[in-house]
Amino acid sequence: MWRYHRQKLSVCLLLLLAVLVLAFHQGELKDWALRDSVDSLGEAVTLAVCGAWLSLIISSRPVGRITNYLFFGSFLLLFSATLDLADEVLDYPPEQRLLSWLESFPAPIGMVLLTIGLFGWHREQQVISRQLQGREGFLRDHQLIDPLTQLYGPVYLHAVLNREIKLRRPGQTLSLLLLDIQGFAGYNRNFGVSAGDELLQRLAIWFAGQLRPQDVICRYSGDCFVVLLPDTPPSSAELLAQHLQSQLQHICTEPLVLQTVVQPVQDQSAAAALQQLELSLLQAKTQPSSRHAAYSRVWY
Ligand SMILES: Nc1nc2c(ncn2[C@@H]2O[C@H](COP(=O)(O)OP(=O)(O)OP(=O)(O)O)[C@@H](O)[C@H]2O)c(=O)[nH]1
Repeated sequence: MWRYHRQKLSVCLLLLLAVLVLAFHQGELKDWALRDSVDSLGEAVTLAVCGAWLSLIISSRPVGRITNYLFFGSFLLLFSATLDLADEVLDYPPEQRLLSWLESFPAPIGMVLLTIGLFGWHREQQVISRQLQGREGFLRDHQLIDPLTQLYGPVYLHAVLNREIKLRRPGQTLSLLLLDIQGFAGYNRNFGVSAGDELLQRLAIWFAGQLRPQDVICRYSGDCFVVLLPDTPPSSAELLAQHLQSQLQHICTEPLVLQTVVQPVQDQSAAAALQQLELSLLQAKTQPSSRHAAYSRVWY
């Protein structure tokens, strides 16, 4: 963000520097005995806080009207605080009124600008959260989000997979990785359904955290998750599957069996690709040595 504010920041800092040069030119250094160290400390802290506000605004705000209010508001406070601090070490001649005006006036103007900016920021946040709520409501209404794990569900997977297949460029790879917890029915029986729910939530968070931003993970059915991996050949998807299996023991204390199936997506519909994936899972479970299970692993 800094580069967007570079120009006005440079002008403001030059202005501040020019006023400081004028202050040192007009004023005389006070005797140490006349300096109030507590006042100086208070003013130095105020200056540091104004500087921190300004740098936070610059680093977090996009360019725009509200940002300008915040920027100039905090800069004027910083301007006054700098001259306030200079005032602690310099004595100005009594006829020199300009410097005391430059010290006094910018602060209240800065406060007003900052208040207008903060009000605008508040309104902006309200609009953003209304939009986010609307988007979340849309996703929920269309049952795209699984309420237990907060991951996308199978309807969304179908839609996004179809889109990926359509938009795929020649030679671009796309893989699906299926993660199925084995013996989950037994886990529910032994520890209770709410412990099963909690395990699914924990796994969903962990799986999602292991993926790249462009990957899409969905809860496909009860204890089965599917990950869509764009630009990923099956060999890399298999490495990810192995990584998840090897790390799972650090996440869950329960001895879990994780069945994984990796499948490259060819020029086919999403429904056909997912049907094939389900078939591969079935075959991996029933005939672990079959060709369809070539990319599947069982971890205990
Ligand atoms: N706690 C909990 N259990 C669920 C949920 N959804 C489905 N299940 C249970 O998950 C189990 C899934 O069935 P299966 O895939 O046959 O279970 P499994 O024992 O892992 O079978 P394999 O995968 O063949 O080893 C069923 O017992 C469901 O009742 C849920 O949201 N929460």
